[in-house]
Amino acid sequence: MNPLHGLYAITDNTLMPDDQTLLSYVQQAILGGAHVIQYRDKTSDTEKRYRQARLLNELCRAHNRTFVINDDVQLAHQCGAHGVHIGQKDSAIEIARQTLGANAIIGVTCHDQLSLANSAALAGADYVAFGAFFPSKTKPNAKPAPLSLLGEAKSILSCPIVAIGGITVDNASQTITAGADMIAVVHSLFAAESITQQAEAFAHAFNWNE
Ligand SMILES: Cc1ncc(COP(=O)(O)OP(=O)(O)O)c(N)n1
Ligand SMILES: Cc1ncsc1CCOP(=O)(O)O
Ligand SMILES: [Mg+2]
Repeated sequence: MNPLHGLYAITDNTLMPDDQTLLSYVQQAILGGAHVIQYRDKTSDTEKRYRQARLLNELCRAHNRTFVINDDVQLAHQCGAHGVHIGQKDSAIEIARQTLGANAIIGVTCHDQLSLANSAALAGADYVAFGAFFPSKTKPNAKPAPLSLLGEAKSILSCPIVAIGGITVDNASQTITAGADMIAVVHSLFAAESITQQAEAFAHAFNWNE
């Protein structure tokens, strides 16, 4: 499985409303260089969510890509995903770890709070996510976070750091230079005319920074 670094693609049930679109778009993102895929579905259709999570898990494993489920620890366990991403209002890390095991990948949302990231890391999180760093089309009400937070987090945390929120090909390098190990993207990737080329452009942002 690839390391927790680079482009982190998050699916969207509005941009990808059916199985065929979801699988096609995620495959294009993987072919363009996305390293981590997160299934984020905010509908209540449990049958669809289970079906799609299973399909994405198969696709990601076929391409040796890391696959995590947003919010739902039980779904992550049932579909065989590598792990889960949990927010401050989702399951506790301890429950996720107990359910998914020592080798699972557990990521935690930390908004603009370094203290949340410190607590998450101490509780065994495999990565922490900060944001929103720019205005988000997907979550317009997300609380803004300053880019300086990434450098502060880098100086005290040993786990990978994810930046999220309104990240585009044009502003991605600001988050990487500031300290992000991964950039998590929804709209500017999956609403692009060529998802593969857009993913490649994000991947180049990491090369330019090295
Ligand atoms: C990588 C990553 N970072 C942050 C989030 C946001 O999670 P959360 O705060 O739980 O909000 P929802 O995504 O559940 O609306 C994320 N999903 N992924
Ligand atoms: C889930 C989430 N959490 C903070 S911003 C955001 C949405 C990111 O989507 P986009 O890349 O379209 O801004
Ligand atoms: Mg959540």
